[in-house]
Order: sequence, then C-alpha cells, then structure tokens
Amino acid sequence: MCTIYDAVFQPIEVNKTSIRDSTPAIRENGEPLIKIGEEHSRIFIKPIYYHQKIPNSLQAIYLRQSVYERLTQALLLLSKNYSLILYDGYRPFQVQQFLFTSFSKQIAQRFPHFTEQEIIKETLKYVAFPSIDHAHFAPHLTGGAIDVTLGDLDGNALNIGTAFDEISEKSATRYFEQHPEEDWEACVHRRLLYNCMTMVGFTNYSEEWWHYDFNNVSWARRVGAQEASYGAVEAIIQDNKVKEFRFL
Ligand SMILES: C[C@@H](N)C(=O)N[C@H](C)C(=O)O
Ligand SMILES: [Zn+2]
Repeated sequence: MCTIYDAVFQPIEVNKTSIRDSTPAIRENGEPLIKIGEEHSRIFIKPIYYHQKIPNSLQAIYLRQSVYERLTQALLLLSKNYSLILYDGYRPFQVQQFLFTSFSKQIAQRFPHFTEQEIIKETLKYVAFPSIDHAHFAPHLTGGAIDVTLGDLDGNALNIGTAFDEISEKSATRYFEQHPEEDWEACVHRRLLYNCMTMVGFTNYSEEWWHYDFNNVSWARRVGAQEASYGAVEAIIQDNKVKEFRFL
C-alpha cells in the first residue's frame, strides 16, 4: 500500500491536462495579499529579484492568503528534514517588464542567429509577457503564482539540477525523469517538490521546475476550470514594500 510519504516520491506525471485555448473567466474573490514572514520554521524567504537589485522589486514575499496556507499543507507531506524556500510571489508589473527585457537580451546574445520572432518565442518559455489584459496577464501579477525550491532545515537550497531561472532545457520539470542517470538526486528532489505542491492543489508550469500556480488563469487553464478566483493586483510600491494594493 502506498502511503502519503511514498506518494511524494512518485515520478512526475506527464502533463495530461492539455492547456486549452479558452480563456477562463475571472471572478475575483478579493482574498488579500499578505506579507510572508519567517514565522514558519520550515518556510524560508529569499526574495531573489530584490537580491538582484531589480528596480521596484519587493524585499518580502507577498502571496494570496490561501496560497500561503497551501504551502504549509504541502510541508506536512514532506519529511521534517525538508523546507520550502520562496524566491518570488506577487510580482509588480515593472518587475515583470524588466525580467522580460532582460531574458530576451540574454537569449538574443546566446542565440545570435535567432530572428526577432524566435527570440520572443524562446523568451516566452521562461517569462510571461508583461500584460494586464485579462486574457493574457502574467500569473505573478495575481499573487497566486510562486517560485519555490526545496531546502534543508537551515534554509539551504538542495540540488535540483539547475540554478533558479536557468535558461536551459534542464529547467523543464520532467527533464530528469527522461535523464535520471544525469543526476538522480536532482530527479528525486524535483519529485518531492512537484508532488507535495500538486497534492495540495497547485499546478506546475512544465518548462520551469520552480513555478507553481493556484487559483489564477494559468491554474484554471491547466485544471480545465471555467473560472479563476484571482485576477491581477496593482500595487503601489514604496521602499521595495507594498504600500497599497487594489484588484484590477
Ligand atoms: C521568470 C520566472 N521566474 C517566471 O516566473 N516565469 C514565469 C513563466 C512567469 O513569468 O510567470
Ligand atoms: Zn514564476
């Protein structure tokens, strides 16, 4: 019989939920964005874009309330030796723009033979287009997307096969399912992260082992829901903190 503790070691499934072209409706539920502290002994905060000094980035992690609650549930599925390290949650529009430009520059440099169109296509694999149009807005603008990795009890990131935000085919969540001999440890760590997150309701973006969604349009598309409960949030940022926010 397979217990919950065995279930988190299961291989990462092939994503069977084909993303539909339909645009789920947004019925904003008004759940607040909350600032996540380090009060939970197994949740560590490393706001990576703030550390990278990206203008208007946040020096704390902000998430919708239920997203945080689900992270605490995910931890219950992992043995007590593991923690979750949060790299990014709610992301201001300006940061999304900055990331899009910065990734497309890196891609243009790395693939000098790419056409403009190919650069955009490759960039979109790693960063959502900075848009607040309902049909296409970037998932981190909702407070329902999270970039997260697996850590030890001191908050040190464990080997998961690539660096965070690495532009590489190895960043695809299932990469080591297809190449387990390359790095078995990374394969197991990805399984633990993927299974504990999806078992509590998150969905994963298949090109990035670190990116998970809940209740936003990306999530609704993956689970085939007709509605998403989190729309975009606009925040006023002061001194790298959210001063005020409103639902768009
Ligand atoms: C930039 C990366 N950390 C990320 O979050 N990518 C997804 C696709 C996004 O921008 O929403
Ligand atoms: Zn992300």
